[in-house]
Amino acid sequence: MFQYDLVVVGSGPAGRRGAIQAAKLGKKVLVIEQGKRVGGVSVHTGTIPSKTLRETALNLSGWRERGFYGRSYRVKQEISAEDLRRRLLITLNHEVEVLEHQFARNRVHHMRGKASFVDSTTLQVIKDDGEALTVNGASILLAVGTKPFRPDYMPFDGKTVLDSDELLDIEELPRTMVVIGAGVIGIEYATIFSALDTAVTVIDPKSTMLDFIDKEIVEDFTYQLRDRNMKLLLGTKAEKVERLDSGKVQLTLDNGRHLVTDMVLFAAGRMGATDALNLPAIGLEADSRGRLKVNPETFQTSVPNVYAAGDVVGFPSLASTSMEQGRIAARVAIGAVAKEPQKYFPYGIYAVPEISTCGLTEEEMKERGIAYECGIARFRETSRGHIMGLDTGLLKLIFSLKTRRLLGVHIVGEGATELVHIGQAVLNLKGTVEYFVENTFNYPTLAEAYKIAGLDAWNRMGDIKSEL
Ligand SMILES: Cc1cc2nc3c(=O)[nH]c(=O)nc-3n(C[C@H](O)[C@H](O)[C@H](O)COP(=O)(O)OP(=O)(O)OC[C@H]3O[C@@H](n4cnc5c(N)ncnc54)[C@H](O)[C@@H]3O)c2cc1C
Ligand SMILES: NC(=O)c1ccc[n+]([C@@H]2O[C@H](COP(=O)([O-])OP(=O)(O)OC[C@H]3O[C@@H](n4cnc5c(N)ncnc54)[C@H](O)[C@@H]3O)[C@@H](O)[C@H]2O)c1
Repeated sequence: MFQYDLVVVGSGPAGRRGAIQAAKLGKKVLVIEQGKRVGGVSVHTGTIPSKTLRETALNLSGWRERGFYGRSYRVKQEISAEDLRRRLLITLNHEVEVLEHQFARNRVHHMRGKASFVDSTTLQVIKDDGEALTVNGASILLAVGTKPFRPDYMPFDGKTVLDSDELLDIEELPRTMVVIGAGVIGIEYATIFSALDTAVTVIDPKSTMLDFIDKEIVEDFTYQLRDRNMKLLLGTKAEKVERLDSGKVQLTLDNGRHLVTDMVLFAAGRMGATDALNLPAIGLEADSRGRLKVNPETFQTSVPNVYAAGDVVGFPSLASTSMEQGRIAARVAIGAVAKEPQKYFPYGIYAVPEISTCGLTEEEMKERGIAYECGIARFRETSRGHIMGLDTGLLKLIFSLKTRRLLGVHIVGEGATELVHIGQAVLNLKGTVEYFVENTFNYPTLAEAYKIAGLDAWNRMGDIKSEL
């Protein structure tokens, strides 16, 4: 039997960070991955493919230049599914190569196969050819991630009714598309396809969307989507989804309306990939969505030497936070000191346009009874915005009136997912509105919006020096 200090199941962001962290501290580490190549959902079907697809769509459609040249401007007139896939394969190959090299130079072993528990320190690994091996780990880190939620009532066929994994293999770009689920995945893909001129309708049983984002930002975002003719049918349920002889799909909604479309993307959440792990063998149980419960500081499950990190432990289910969780879990597992992650992490939604946020929303400020002031800047007020032809884009800062500290940064528009880190740094370093007022920003940049929003709030908050 193979013997290791740490055995990691899954090679996504949580697994790979955990494995490399333990190896850096001189431990013998094995990663077991059932997929053909290492990288997890993040590299093969989630983060990287969707963001590559977005970038390709924006480049080929000339989206970023339309502010100058009009809505009919295109870099490539006929964009095919093959155009989108070509760039995807190149990016994924690079990602996998980098990861394999990281494993090799850090002496992390990796084995291809499906892992399941024999007991709390022993895993059985079934390889593709059916061969079964057993491996032993003093500690085990479960970083198995999630898979798309695929209810029986949805007639998936991988061509016209698909989940977000299957969307990456489509042969033709649809002219019309219905997206079921206005969560992050649904909204990202809906807006990417809309940028490619697919007529998109989004439906969701909830009457609101992206509830964890500041309401003013969601309102601005929603206005932009409707302005380009996307249909948002919120508070609406698809009661029946059926394939028609014509090759199209018909949806019957709960209000009696029918929609006929070329393609349906079902993006209504994901399930923890725990079903194959034989958890009963170690007395562990997953919840109804396949997720595992852990101590949020140590990522330890109720079995002391078994840890879980990443999407399998639930919110926030991001590649970025999964990496941190994996690193912390591995440190605890091998007895190294581990600090809790920073309280405020950024959330980036790579829709078209991007949304990014860090800290408290205005709604949360009200709920907590914190007296506050907001500062707003629109990208069209910045010189960089003029140069880029932007007529949309909004940055909102929220400050405590008592401490003058920045407590929330919320952005919708070009570059939001990069820009947010300035606000995140100020927030986590406990900076105040004076940071934005007193510091000089590069000019012309979109980051100048921080200065404008800071001054906007400061003008209403009064000068601290005169109050002292
Ligand atoms: C469409 C989409 C877009 C996304 N976009 C973003 C984004 O822009 N930014 C962001 O931060 N996050 C994004 N995410 C979320 C991000 O992909 C996840 O948070 C991240 O992949 C979770 O990492 P993980 O380590 O938990 O596991 P995963 O990346 O889910 O990997 C788990 C791995 O474990 C393997 N595995 C499972 N069971 C076994 C077993 N029994 N034996 C062996 N191997 C096993 C699986 O094959 C898989 O490779 C997106 C997700 C999706 C689906
Ligand atoms: N940019 C990013 O960081 C990013 C991108 C994509 C995904 N992710 C992560 O992936 C996870 C999964 O995303 P998601 O969008 O699939 O899930 P989600 O849970 O965020 O959203 C699911 C949506 O589907 C709706 N829904 C639920 N059940 C339904 C049903 N039976 N029929 C119709 N609609 C239904 C819900 O009302 C909700 O709006 C998220 O937690 C997210 O953190 C992150």
